[in-house]
Amino acid sequence: MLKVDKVQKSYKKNGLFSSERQIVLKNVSLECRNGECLGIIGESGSGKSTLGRLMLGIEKPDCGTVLIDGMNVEDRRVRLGNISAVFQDYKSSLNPFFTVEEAILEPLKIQNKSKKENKDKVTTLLNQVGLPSSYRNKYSHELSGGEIQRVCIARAISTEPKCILLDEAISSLDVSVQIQVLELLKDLKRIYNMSYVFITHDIQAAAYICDRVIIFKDGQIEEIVAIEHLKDVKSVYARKLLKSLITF
Ligand SMILES: Nc1ncnc2c1ncn2[C@@H]1O[C@H](COP(=O)(O)OP(=O)(O)OP(=O)(O)O)[C@@H](O)[C@H]1O
Repeated sequence: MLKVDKVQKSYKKNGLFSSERQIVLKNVSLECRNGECLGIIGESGSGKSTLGRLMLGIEKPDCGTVLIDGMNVEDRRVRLGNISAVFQDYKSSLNPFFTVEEAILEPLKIQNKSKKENKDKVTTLLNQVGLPSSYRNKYSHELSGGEIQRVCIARAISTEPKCILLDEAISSLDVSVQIQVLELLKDLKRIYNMSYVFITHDIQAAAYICDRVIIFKDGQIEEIVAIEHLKDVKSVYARKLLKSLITF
């Protein structure tokens, strides 16, 4: 479904005029299958979010390709409606001048549906993410963090994409709210048969929602493991990382 094929990405080191480059992703290949939740775990700076941005088509790889059902995400028409994202920083994810309804409707506008259809869709989406329909007229400053993240999720699923990239999407929420949002994500995945790419530092959350996990190190895949075999990771790095991430 979502296929990353031999992707490399580098950035200019030390500012605009430097000719030196830092290679952030090195020959990364992976596949997120239909209906799968694929976790990506790695230390800070290992390149997880960069990989996420390439998957979304926000940035281009130096070489290699990212494909959704065989089509390159660099083409705007391929990514629109097929892949969406929910990020950690929910406070800046919503335009403060938009009502909840306007925020959810924004990605839906590309579908050229009637006003009535869009309104009904917003009602359904609010219902599905566990918010009352009356919230459609609220602004983001009137909502809690968990509620904003629910609106972001409603927005992300509005076009019924094949895949959602969740980049530390629950990390800024209180633990009790994290669990509720994880449960919501699980339910929605089943309803819409979507795939998730779940970038996280939170091994417990990954264990709860992911089917497979990629251990990422220095811009490369260190190991891919099915969630039920997480305790049996082979590489020394993966063992060390998991040990450092497990806090209980
Ligand atoms: N736009 C950019 N320009 C220059 N360097 C960048 C850019 N984006 C990321 N980097 C660098 O690429 C490396 C990987 O960053 P990235 O944010 O992808 O890591 P990460 O694993 O997601 O980290 P974290 O878990 O802390 O979010 C870092 O050294 C970072 O400084």
